[in-house]
Amino acid sequence: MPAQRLDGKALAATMRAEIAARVAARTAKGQRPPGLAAVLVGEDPASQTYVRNKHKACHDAGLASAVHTLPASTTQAGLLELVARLNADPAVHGILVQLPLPKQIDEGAVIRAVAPAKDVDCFHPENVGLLAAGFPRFYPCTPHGVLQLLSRNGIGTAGKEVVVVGRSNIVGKPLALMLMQKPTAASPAAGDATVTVAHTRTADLAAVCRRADVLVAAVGRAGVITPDMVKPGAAVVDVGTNSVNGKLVGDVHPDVGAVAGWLSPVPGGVGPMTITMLLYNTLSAAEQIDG
Ligand SMILES: NC(=O)C1=CN([C@@H]2O[C@H](COP(=O)(O)OP(=O)(O)OC[C@H]3O[C@@H](n4cnc5c(N)ncnc54)[C@H](OP(=O)(O)O)[C@@H]3O)[C@@H](O)[C@H]2O)C=CC1
Ligand SMILES: Nc1nc(=O)c2c([nH]1)NC[C@@H]1CN(c3ccc(C(=O)N[C@@H](CCC(=O)O)C(=O)O)cc3)C=[N+]21
Repeated sequence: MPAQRLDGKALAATMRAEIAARVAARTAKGQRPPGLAAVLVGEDPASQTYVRNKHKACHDAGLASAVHTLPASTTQAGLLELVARLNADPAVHGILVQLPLPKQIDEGAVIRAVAPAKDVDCFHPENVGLLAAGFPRFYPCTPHGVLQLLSRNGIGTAGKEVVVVGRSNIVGKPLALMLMQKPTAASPAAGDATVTVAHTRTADLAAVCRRADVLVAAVGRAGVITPDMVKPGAAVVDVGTNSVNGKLVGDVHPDVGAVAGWLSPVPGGVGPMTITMLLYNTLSAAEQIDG
């Protein structure tokens, strides 16, 4: 039997409708709409697509959204000046500086310049620390999207072996933290897992992956997860977005669909959930700032 589809596009639509209803209730009371400011430096086509998708998703859910586009030659001082302006703007509740940034810019300095209360990516060290300590202000968007995809499809992780392949600050590391912690009210079925994090120095990646009841690939290499690495019936979540001959593909080889119990597609899996969790965080920021 082929794997059941972990349909991120469908769940994203459901959750965006829930968010839109909460936003509408706030604006009906005369409150400002939650506002997102996205900052895009340079002209990377993939980044342009993501930022455009985020902008449209905000608009559709009743959030205010502005995209600030700066040339690739922007200086660090110029970018920090824009961030400072957005930090001080009461119509802006969430700030997202699209990564990666051009090489003349110190990414860490920019991440630390965003006001923690408006850091809807949850990249600022203060927010990463709060998450790690168990007092989250925001949940990082892609890991939160993965948890929602599991939880809302009835895939519990308590007591399960979960393997995360990838240890980046954006995906693998915070995802591992969230899976090992107690479940949250927002995703009650995800958490309490026995988590293993694999990376390029993992000795026997296939053997580690085969232990997984839930396997998450956040690698960035097309097709690295092959059927021999998957326990029959396992839930497999594909975070990867790789461009191969102009086509968007994940990290999971298509043949895994014959072995896995559940599989998230690319596109239409984690990507739309990431954007949905960005809207969720922008609403949450507005609630925390404006009440
Ligand atoms: N759908 C979405 O919303 C999002 C998708 N993505 C996508 O997810 C993927 C991962 O992104 P990100 O975490 O930022 O990427 P990074 O490049 O920062 O991290 C990749 C991780 O994978 C590990 N890795 C690389 N090759 C192998 C291998 N052959 N075997 C085992 N581990 C390996 C690396 O190990 P090491 O640390 O040892 O180098 C590293 O920890 C990308 O395709 C990205 O485009 C990212 C964010 C959001
Ligand atoms: N500050 C910052 N925050 C981010 O959240 C961030 C970032 N920088 N830099 C890049 C990564 C990547 N990322 C994606 C978002 C949406 C899709 C997405 O919606 N993908 C669609 C397809 C989109 C297409 O057609 O190309 C899908 O998978 O169905 C993918 C990837 C956010 N990131």
